[in-house]
Amino acid sequence: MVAMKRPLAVTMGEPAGIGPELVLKAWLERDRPKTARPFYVIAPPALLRELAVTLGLPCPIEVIATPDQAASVFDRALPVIALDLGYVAVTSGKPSPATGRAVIASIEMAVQHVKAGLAAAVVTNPIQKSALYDAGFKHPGHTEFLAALCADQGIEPLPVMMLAVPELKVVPLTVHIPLSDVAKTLTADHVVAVGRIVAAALKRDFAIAEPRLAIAGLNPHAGEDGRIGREEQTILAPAIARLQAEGITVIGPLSADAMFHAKARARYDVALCGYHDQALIPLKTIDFDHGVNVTLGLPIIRTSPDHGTALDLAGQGIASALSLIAAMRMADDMANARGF
Ligand SMILES: NC(=O)C1=CN([C@@H]2O[C@H](COP(=O)(O)OP(=O)(O)OC[C@H]3O[C@@H](n4cnc5c(N)ncnc54)[C@H](O)[C@@H]3O)[C@@H](O)[C@H]2O)C=CC1
Ligand SMILES: NCC(=O)COP(=O)(O)O
Repeated sequence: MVAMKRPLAVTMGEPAGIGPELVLKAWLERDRPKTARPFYVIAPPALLRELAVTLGLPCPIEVIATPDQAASVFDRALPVIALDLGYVAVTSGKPSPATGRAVIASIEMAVQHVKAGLAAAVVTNPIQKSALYDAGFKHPGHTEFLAALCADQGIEPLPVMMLAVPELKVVPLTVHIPLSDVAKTLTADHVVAVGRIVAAALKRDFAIAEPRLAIAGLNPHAGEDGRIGREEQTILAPAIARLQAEGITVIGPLSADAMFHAKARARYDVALCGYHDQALIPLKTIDFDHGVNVTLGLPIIRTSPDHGTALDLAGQGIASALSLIAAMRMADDMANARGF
């Protein structure tokens, strides 16, 4: 007997954003070659039903009680695990802290399902971070929240954000902090810890036997021998030496402005960058539509589209589901690599 693959647990994300629409569209694409394994959404069913009608998307919704029911429903309807939290009216494009509790509960339940072996991976829809902060959410984003949910005996794993398109993988070494805090936040210990996690994950989940890491300089011209900033000499070069001493292939610090064109990218498998935009600008410029955000370093698999809530497009039916579908495919590949 062939064992049934575990489904993907998809979170609702910001209900006033494009996430719910993208899930409906991803389900409608389910028969395309290599569309991901069955998935279910954790959301108020009425939100999805009403949106499908408003947008004219022929996506029936069927409520399931447990993740194992997703596979038998998936061919005929989008399986939904209902959030029993009282449903607040949603206006597309207008997020409200009033829905924050449900948004958070959807993420918590998805993680519980994966930890319990009921689902293969968490695929998150974008959250409106400002609305969640107004609702009391204490984490910068999913990445850190998921690490907290995966804490074992009070110890949180170090979560590492990686964004991937077929042509490039990038890791921001600092994430949601002001640019003015970057240099004082970056340490050699952190770069080494992230480098280890990235190298291990590329081997385990991405079938790269000997991952090649490249580390971007923080300053123009990688510091110009210390004349335009010293972080390359005091933080990055020592971290590179330590990683190399552990047998990890690393080059750098490279001049960041010259490391993302096609010929330069051929020298490495992943670029570790000093700050959020140094990493994400090249990636989203090369391929905005297929970017996947994957959290490394957790005991669970989590992927997400690379974009946000796109409030300017919400409720119009014109948002692209390609990035969410790419996130589902990556979660499927990673789960296959881990044998579930
Ligand atoms: N993983 C997550 O939960 C993420 C959440 N966000 C959140 O999203 C909110 C908005 O962030 P922004 O910086 O404005 O980024 P955004 O990605 O929501 O929008 C940037 C631009 O890209 C367009 N766009 C985004 N997704 C698209 C799609 N699927 N199809 C077509 N066009 C698309 C938007 O219309 C907009 O013009 C913020 O609260 C941010 O924190 C942002 C990134 C990831
Ligand atoms: N720009 C990437 C981003 O904001 C992703 O954040 P997260 O919610 O996945 O931690």
